[in-house]
Amino acid sequence: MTTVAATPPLLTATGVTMRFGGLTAVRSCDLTVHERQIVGLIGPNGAGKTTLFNCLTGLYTPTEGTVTYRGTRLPAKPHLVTQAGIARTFQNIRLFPSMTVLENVLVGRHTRTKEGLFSALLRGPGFRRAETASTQRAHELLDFTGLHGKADHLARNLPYGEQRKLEIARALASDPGLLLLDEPTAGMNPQETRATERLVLAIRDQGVAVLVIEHDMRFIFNLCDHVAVLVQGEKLVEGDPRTVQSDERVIAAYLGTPYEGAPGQAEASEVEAAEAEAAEAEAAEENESR
Ligand SMILES: Nc1ncnc2c1ncn2[C@@H]1O[C@H](COP(=O)(O)OP(=O)(O)OP(=O)(O)O)[C@@H](O)[C@H]1O
Repeated sequence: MTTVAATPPLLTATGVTMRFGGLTAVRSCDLTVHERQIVGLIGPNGAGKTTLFNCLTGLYTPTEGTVTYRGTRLPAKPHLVTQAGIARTFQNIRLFPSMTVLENVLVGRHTRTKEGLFSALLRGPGFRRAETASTQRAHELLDFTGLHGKADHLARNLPYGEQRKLEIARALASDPGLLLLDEPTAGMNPQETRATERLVLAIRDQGVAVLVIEHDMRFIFNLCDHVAVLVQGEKLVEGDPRTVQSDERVIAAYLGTPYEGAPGQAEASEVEAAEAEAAEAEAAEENESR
């Protein structure tokens, strides 16, 4: 495990808030991922995890707050965020189903190739050199993710677990310093999940930090150096897996038992008090009319 303070911060989110009309999906969230760390982001359904990912990767412009990567503020433009060094996968697989496995990885490579459209059209020597290097790197990534021998298969013909691997290979093709994985083991069987754990560790061993949303707690607590818990858009707790695992607020959030100071609890108490007052008033009215 990597201790939090041991490596410099890579990604820093400060006071990130995301509102959709009257709904605050993420509220004043601070999050830091350090170099070579594996950080888990957990929380019940609808807690705001994917919304926060979308704020970190430029898909959404946060209503408030900032996101920096290696000390530079990130623009809210996904392709510029990828260029800066952050890659991601999505909760629902987003491959190009009619393209081959190799072509899918090459698409992920384009942010790292400097040859412009003109050079590509002319297919000059610069373009051919870049193309050869990209193809070589794509094959390396297929080997690395366990898709050796699948380069010419159509993406849609891969079994589900391999499609997930391909998404990761494509994300790695942009040579990121930080990889964001949104529920990488969703729908996987236990063997595939264990293989994904090994892959995430191997990715970190290559020097890439990982921020992962996952509902599989065994995956999170086996793998992560640091875990942050979101509940109703707010960061409830963060720390090392052992601390988070035994925190009564986290247990309550998952089991649905309210605890002192829980997000939304003040509002719930107000509603309860108003309901009690209304019931009392109704009873008093009934007594008077008798
Ligand atoms: N584009 C949007 N417009 C309006 N509301 C949204 C939008 N995206 C998310 N929400 C709402 O924001 C809240 C947080 O959703 P989000 O998908 O971020 O949660 P999550 O923690 O990723 O949930 P899950 O674990 O189920 O994927 C939910 O109430 C959701 O309905």
